[in-house]
Amino acid sequence: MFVVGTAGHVDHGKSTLVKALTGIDPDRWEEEQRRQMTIDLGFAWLTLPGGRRVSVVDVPGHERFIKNMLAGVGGLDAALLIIAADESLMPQTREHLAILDLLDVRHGVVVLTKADLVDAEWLALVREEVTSELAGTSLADAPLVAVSARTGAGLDQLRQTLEQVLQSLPPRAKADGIPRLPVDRSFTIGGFGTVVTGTLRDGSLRVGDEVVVLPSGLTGRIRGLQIHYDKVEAVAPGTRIAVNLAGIHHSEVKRGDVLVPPGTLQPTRLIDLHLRVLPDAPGPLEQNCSLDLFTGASEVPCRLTLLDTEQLAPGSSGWAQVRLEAPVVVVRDDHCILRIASPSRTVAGGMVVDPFPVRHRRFRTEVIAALETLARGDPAELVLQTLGTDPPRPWDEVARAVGLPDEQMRSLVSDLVASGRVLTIPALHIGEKAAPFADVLLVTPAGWQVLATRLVPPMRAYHTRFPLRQGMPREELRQKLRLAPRLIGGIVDEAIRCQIVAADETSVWLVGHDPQLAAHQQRAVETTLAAMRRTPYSPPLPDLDPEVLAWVVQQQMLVRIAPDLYLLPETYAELVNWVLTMLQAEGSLTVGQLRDHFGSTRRYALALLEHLDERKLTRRVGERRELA
Ligand SMILES: Nc1nc2c(ncn2[C@@H]2O[C@H](COP(=O)(O)OP(=O)(O)OP(=O)(O)O)[C@@H](O)[C@H]2O)c(=O)[nH]1
Repeated sequence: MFVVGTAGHVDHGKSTLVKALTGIDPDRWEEEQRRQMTIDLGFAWLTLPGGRRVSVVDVPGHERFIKNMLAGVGGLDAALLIIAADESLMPQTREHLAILDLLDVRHGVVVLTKADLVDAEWLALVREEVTSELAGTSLADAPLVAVSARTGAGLDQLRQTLEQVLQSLPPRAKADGIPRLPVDRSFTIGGFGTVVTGTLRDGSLRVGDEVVVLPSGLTGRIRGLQIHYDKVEAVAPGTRIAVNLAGIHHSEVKRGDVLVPPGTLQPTRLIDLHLRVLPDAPGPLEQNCSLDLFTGASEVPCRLTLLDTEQLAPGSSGWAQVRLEAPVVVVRDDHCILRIASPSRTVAGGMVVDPFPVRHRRFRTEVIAALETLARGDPAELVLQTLGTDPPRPWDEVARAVGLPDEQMRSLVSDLVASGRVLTIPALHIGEKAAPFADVLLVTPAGWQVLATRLVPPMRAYHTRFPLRQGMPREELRQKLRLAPRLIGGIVDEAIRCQIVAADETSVWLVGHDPQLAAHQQRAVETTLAAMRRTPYSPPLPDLDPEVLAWVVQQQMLVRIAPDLYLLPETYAELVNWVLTMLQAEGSLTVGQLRDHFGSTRRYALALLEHLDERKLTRRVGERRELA
């Protein structure tokens, strides 16, 4: 199945030719038929002599309806550039040709219509003029055929020529990609509900598939599929289709929306483009100028950030970032058209290089270098480029940024991992259910090095500030590194594997960090412990700096039984042992008995028993303790 679109100046005979070729009047609306003028897109189809089936999109030629024309020329395999022989090239012939060139439509036939109105000499002149106009455009090699829709002359030759052109088309790219349907019409048919039409790009759809309408995010299901009024179960990319949708009202989906399977493409408001300004643009494109961007079947106002120049002169090209007023759905290598509103003119075309860029600073050589690599487009390079030296990024986010389908991404990443150019790190799920593969983070060795280097200074600073603490709390480290919660676990694990850090459940420390007391602290500890040994059952409160005290407890040189009460470990063991033995023998025990037996104080005896209650070794029954 092929999709061919018409192009050409108003009244040059596009609709008449489509009707002559297909037997279908593409001017559907009463107003179009009355005024003999195409206002909106028309659709027809034919089978060529060799059996090829072709959908035809007929576009309006009048300058006022150029927006409708642009909604119809996405995803064309070939164009029929239609030029009335009696008038030859006219303004919209040139504009449509420029648009086809900017969209990189490289295949087509130039049809000189109304040949019955001119003589052979005139026709030869027109041929010459048209050929020279085509030179240097994407249609420079397109064959020319003269026809008359009125007499039928030349129509057979046109069919044959079209057949030859379609025969020579290269295989369609990205047939295994993510399917998307830019919607060019949405209406309702009694008894069926919502129907949308468009040219399917990149992948396939089946009856029963779930779909999401972007940018709104509404979901529905494909109830039926049709190609030229024939019901089908599945459709291949590059086909004009009508989709009957369940679960979505026709007012909820409009021209410019895009249908995709759930969890695949996302809308974007920021795009990196390689721009080409038309040689006959009325002036240069200035930094931050306002334009209208057309892509798929959508039209959105935008502003342009020129990344490597102050202005782009007519005929020149360069890098730009567009900020869109509303989200669009694009993938890498998509083409778009840029127009100025007044005077209403097509001024430039762009190719999408990065559909999910960060905001760039202007005049950065590294930004331009990255865009150039992206434009060259080797998928492995793309993944590496996208990862750059960033901290680990979730798999699905990278897949989306490079626009590769899961399957391809999976094999690509396993190659990159095998050759050591990418590291994978498992992520921790926090909150919502993760998308497929989202549990794996990707990072380049260089990106890992950057992160590992960033990991060290905050930890070193922490060790300097708290030399006696074993490690830095994980959460504090995460915040210092500004990492998402789900990243920290995998990153610490990888850092442990690389022997940069060691960690327990709550804290992380640099390998080699060994908390040791300074000499004066050591002396203070010895003095304190000696004093406590003198009255071990009611020892004085340790007179130590809180950090030193925490270290002493961590080293198990003291046991903390209440927020400010401590016992020597041997005393603690003796007391616990006595309590448990007593309870086994006697069944119960009071605070007073414990105090009196050891000549302790009520404060210590009570604290110890409460501590044992907390450890679930004892329990309190009235004024007595029993075994828990
Ligand atoms: N003599 C002659 N007249 C033609 C021929 N083809 C089209 N016409 C006439 O030219 C006029 C315009 O034709 P259309 O097919 O409506 O032109 P169009 O390019 O589709 O116009 P828009 O879609 O509005 O841009 C009509 O009156 C046709 O009858 C032809 O081969 N010979």
